[in-house]
Amino acid sequence: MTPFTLELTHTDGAARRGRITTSRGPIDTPAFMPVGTAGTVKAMQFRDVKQTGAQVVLGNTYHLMLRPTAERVDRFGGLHRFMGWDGPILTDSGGFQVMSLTDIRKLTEEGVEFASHIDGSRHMLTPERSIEVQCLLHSDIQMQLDECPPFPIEEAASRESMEMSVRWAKRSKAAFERMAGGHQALFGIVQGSVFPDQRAASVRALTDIGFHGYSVGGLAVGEGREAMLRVLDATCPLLPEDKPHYLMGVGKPLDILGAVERGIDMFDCVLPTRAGRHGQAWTWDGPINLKNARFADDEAPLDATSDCPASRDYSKAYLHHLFRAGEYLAATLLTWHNLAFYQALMRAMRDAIEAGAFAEFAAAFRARHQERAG
Ligand SMILES: CNc1nc2c(CCNC[C@]34C[C@H]5C[C@H](C[C@H](C5)C3)C4)c3nc(N)[nH]c(=O)c3cc2[nH]1
Repeated sequence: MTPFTLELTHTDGAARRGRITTSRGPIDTPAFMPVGTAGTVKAMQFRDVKQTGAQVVLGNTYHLMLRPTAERVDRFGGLHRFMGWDGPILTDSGGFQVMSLTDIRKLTEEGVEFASHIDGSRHMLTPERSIEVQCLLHSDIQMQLDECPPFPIEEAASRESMEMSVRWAKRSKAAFERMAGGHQALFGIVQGSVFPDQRAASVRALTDIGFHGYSVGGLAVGEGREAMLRVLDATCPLLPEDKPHYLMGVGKPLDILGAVERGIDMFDCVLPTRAGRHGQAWTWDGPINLKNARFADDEAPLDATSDCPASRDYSKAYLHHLFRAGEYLAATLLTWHNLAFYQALMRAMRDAIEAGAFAEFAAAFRARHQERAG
């Protein structure tokens, strides 16, 4: 069994360059993890996802437990074989989606009871059931069941929520130790909203329980970049430095830059894939919307420095045409481009940390990358 370990090879300030060893291959950090929803990175084939440089993808516990059910995926040999991805898979615990996708639900100490948004059938997601589902999916990196509080939230309510997530962390770990194989990893999720003392209490409690990695949850829920970065300032220095730090649901390139600066190693976000399907291309100069008429005669590629076919082989005029014509190929090409750009950004940050030049890289990127919607 290859144990799940992080080797830190370089640091530059609080930024870290490392390599996570998993039983299904390495993950170079800082890493961006493309999001698979119901067993696919939408509009992409996994061999092309791998070609962009991605080494780990997200599976989707909530969707897959409802359809085709985790038990069926297990009978097919797990998510890797089912969806054709042989690298490491990370899964979330499903609670975040229950709270964001369903409106008929009851949250108790036991767990969260909800009605499927697909067929209305009733389900109970407990820490134990969430770990069971993630094991049935053969997930390599699993998340505790937690509660992601809304923003804003009263300080007292935030503390109660954080303390329940700590109790669920204990139950998740006990279930994981009963059900998971020796090569899988379980991450705790730090909560506490925007209150530094609650964040510190959550880190202390999770560190005492002991996890293979630590996620920072409860962010990218509308608090804004400055508030998010302030929470990271208060939280990241307290995280075990020899374990991976995963910032959930983040984010735009400038969010990721600020988080790497503060010691985050892993990221997931639907932005590059979802924006790609809607015509928004992310580039070193910032985002542009290819449906805009100004690209109708633009024969230049999206990114001349990219070796991704979507940038290398096509003009912006052609991509503009595909979106205007509603062609399926538009979504595939732009998703491909955005994922390739995110991987190029992560690679550039890893190289900058290795060279001890991360501050210079960050300053140059901030000078060039204009976030106004183009
Ligand atoms: C966007 N902001 C944000 N996300 C967040 C997530 C989900 C991370 N992405 C996984 C996910 C979520 C959906 C969409 C895809 C596939 C699958 C279902 C797994 C990514 C979070 N997940 C958990 N367990 N806890 C959080 O506090 C949290 C906070 C977030 N803040």
